[in-house]
Amino acid sequence: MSLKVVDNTKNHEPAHKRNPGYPLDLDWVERVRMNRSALERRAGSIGARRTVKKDYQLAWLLKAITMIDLTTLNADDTDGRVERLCAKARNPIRRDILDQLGMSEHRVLPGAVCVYHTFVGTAVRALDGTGIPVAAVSTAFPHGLAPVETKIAEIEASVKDGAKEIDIVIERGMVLRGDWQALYDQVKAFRKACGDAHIKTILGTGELATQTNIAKASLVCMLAGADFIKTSTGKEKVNANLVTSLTMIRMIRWFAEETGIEIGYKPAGGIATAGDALKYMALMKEELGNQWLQPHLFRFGASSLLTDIERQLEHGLTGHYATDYRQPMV
Ligand SMILES: O=C[C@H](O)COP(=O)(O)O
Repeated sequence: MSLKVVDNTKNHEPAHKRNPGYPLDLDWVERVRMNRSALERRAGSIGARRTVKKDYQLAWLLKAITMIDLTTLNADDTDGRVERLCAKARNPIRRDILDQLGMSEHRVLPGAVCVYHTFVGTAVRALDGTGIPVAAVSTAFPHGLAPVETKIAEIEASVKDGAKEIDIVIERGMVLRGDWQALYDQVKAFRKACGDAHIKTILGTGELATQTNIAKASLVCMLAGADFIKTSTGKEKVNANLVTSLTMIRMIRWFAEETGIEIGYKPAGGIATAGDALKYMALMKEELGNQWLQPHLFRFGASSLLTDIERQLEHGLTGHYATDYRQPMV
């Protein structure tokens, strides 16, 4: 079995044209409409029609690992927990499993480690030499409600501490009011504060009321310079799902058709099983093509997905599951 495609030690910084940002085109925003029942029908067909079998499934699961933002975002996080998460990021798969997959020569690494600002420095030190970027959630995560100056200062502090990716949250109220100018201005200011660090814009989709709102917010964030659009903080009542994902990735496709710029997609919150991961990957492949199944264009925001993937890899190889203690997370 050839699983070379998943070696991501060299592709954290692929040649990829970054979104330069565009003027706010309110006519375009007004033209955006989504039909929820059509989206639901299409989402229902993902995974039902297609399953990835055997060796391919193992390859896809390894590939999924390279696209995980390995996350801890708990109020009781500590330096110790972040260090353990980073140790897991250095070796996401047990050596014996990698050996059996014939992957001993390849280092399979996650897309990033994602933490609160407080732990950026700890994570940067713990990941030193790996090339794994640290992502910081920012701008008054998870609600996004703080003075804009405070939010910009937070981004600047995380960048100064070494974060290479900043996951900002938008103010949901701006979307609910249809105040696209305010949303655009704020995201544009956040992008400027990020500098070379990549910006992921979290929409909080479970709080945006309609698929059309989600689609319009996606577009405004992309026009303002987002490198990624991300569904959720993981703290809303409704987090990532396939219907919302369809809405957002169709806006990514439309944006790419109009501008030639490829924006990344990050579903987050509640994605916990290997089966979930395969469905999202099938969706990306079918809607946007294989080139989007790379860490610079697709990430899972997930705290427990890796544990299940490791279990399923072992099951795929041996026919049985490991006991929990063999795959500790943090
Ligand atoms: O951005 C990442 C999410 O907060 C992770 O959510 P999760 O703990 O449900 O996987």
